[in-house]
Amino acid sequence: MTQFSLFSQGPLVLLDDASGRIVYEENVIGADEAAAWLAHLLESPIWRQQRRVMYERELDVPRLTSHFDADADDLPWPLDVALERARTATRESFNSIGLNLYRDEHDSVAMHNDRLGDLVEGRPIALISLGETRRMHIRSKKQVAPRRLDLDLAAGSLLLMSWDTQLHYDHGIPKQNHPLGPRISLAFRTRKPA
Ligand SMILES: O=C(O)CCC(=O)C(=O)O
Ligand SMILES: [Fe+2]
Repeated sequence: MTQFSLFSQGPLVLLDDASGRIVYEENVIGADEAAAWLAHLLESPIWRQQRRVMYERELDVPRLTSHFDADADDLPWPLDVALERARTATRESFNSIGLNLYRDEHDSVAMHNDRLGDLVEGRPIALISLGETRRMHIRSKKQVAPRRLDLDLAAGSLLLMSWDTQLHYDHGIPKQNHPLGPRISLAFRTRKPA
């Protein structure tokens, strides 16, 4: 008898055209492993509160962040394992790991595209999600008949956005108005040498 499992869907191609390619896959990281990574990272003293000037006022960025050089020899667990998984799953090499911690439903990231000036042209961005499922909005930048994609990013999932999607789409994680636990995203990128 053939068993179809909900948990072995494989990659879902959400977009694949001249404006770029977006692929979402669940269970790239197993549930127990994702939970262990989350618990460890939440307790790690790596998180920073960044400030940003907005409307002439300096405000806290509404989430905590951290960053690691992926080529470092002393990459701490679980980032070393996560990097290997991201590389294997995408067949891309990355040299940068950005971390975002959304402590609860009030934390967010505003609609934006990742800064292409920092990235090696043509190299994608991979996001691994841990913890609470959060909704991501993806919106095309064009004013006429803009495309809208709402995605629930589950723990253990990987979202791959091609470089050129950052030219044509913005993405963001909006605040929610119902109680939510913490979520961490690991963002793998290939940055230009400084
Ligand atoms: O948390 C996420 O999944 C998205 C984070 C993001 O867009 C970024 O770090 O640039
Ligand atoms: Fe982003």
